[in-house]
Amino acid sequence: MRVIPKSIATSTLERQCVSYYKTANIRTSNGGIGMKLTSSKPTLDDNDNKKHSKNLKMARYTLTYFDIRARGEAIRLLFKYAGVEFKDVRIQRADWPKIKPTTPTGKLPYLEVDGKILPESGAILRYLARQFKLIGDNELETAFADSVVETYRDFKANIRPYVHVSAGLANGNADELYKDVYVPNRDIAFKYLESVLAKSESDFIVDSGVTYADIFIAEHITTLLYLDPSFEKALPQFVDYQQKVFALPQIKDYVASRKVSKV
Ligand SMILES: N[C@@H](CCC(=O)N[C@@H](CS)C(=O)NCC(=O)O)C(=O)O
Repeated sequence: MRVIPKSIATSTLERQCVSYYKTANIRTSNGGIGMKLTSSKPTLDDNDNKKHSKNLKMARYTLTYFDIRARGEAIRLLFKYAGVEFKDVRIQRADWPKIKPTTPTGKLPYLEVDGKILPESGAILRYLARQFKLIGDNELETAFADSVVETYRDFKANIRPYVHVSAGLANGNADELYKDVYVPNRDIAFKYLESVLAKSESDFIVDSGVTYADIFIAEHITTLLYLDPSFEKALPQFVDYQQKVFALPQIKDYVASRKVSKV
């Protein structure tokens, strides 16, 4: 019998991402946050654009999320990759019922920038990816990175029944869900990713090099490595891929020293 990994939701904090609190949604009371961005297209590795980089570094971003990786960590990684400072507000579970009604959608994460509040992790990711030039070299590459991320999001949604049962949030047979739901979806998703990487001229999803899609997927592979005892054996090339992304000098140290969170 397959041994279920020690529950992936070892703490109630880690459960927050897959549970839905019943508190009613009420409009935000959050205020503005400071400096205006002067450019939507900073180049962080180009001397001619040091000015933009400086402005971005000075812009005050606040990311509000729970004290877990889940939907927040790829966003944190984009900031780290770009070397752009941000306030990393981590809500503790005990405080959430009180805070929830003050948030725009009753959900986390949301990003505050330039006095505006931007909910939705996907929109935040794409916004920052555009800001930090992590969207490939042309519009087709951008669309392709988006496309791969959407496919990956579907995979995440498809395996949710297994994740919920495995995390003790729903009743069900974890072994059956693993076999009948998780593994088939994993294999379809990663077969597709394998073909994408095989066709790429770089080690990453698009030909021109790393994009936010790589960071998003490498980040989630961390969760799969906790969730799926056979991942490493079944898909060693994706452990290598994750390591390649995590070895990027901009994020290497952060990944090595960040707080452990199973989801
Ligand atoms: N579509 C939203 C979903 C946000 C979401 O479901 N957030 C979860 C945490 S991962 C949450 O806020 N749960 C607490 C609650 O629903 O009260 C996004 O991607 O940002």
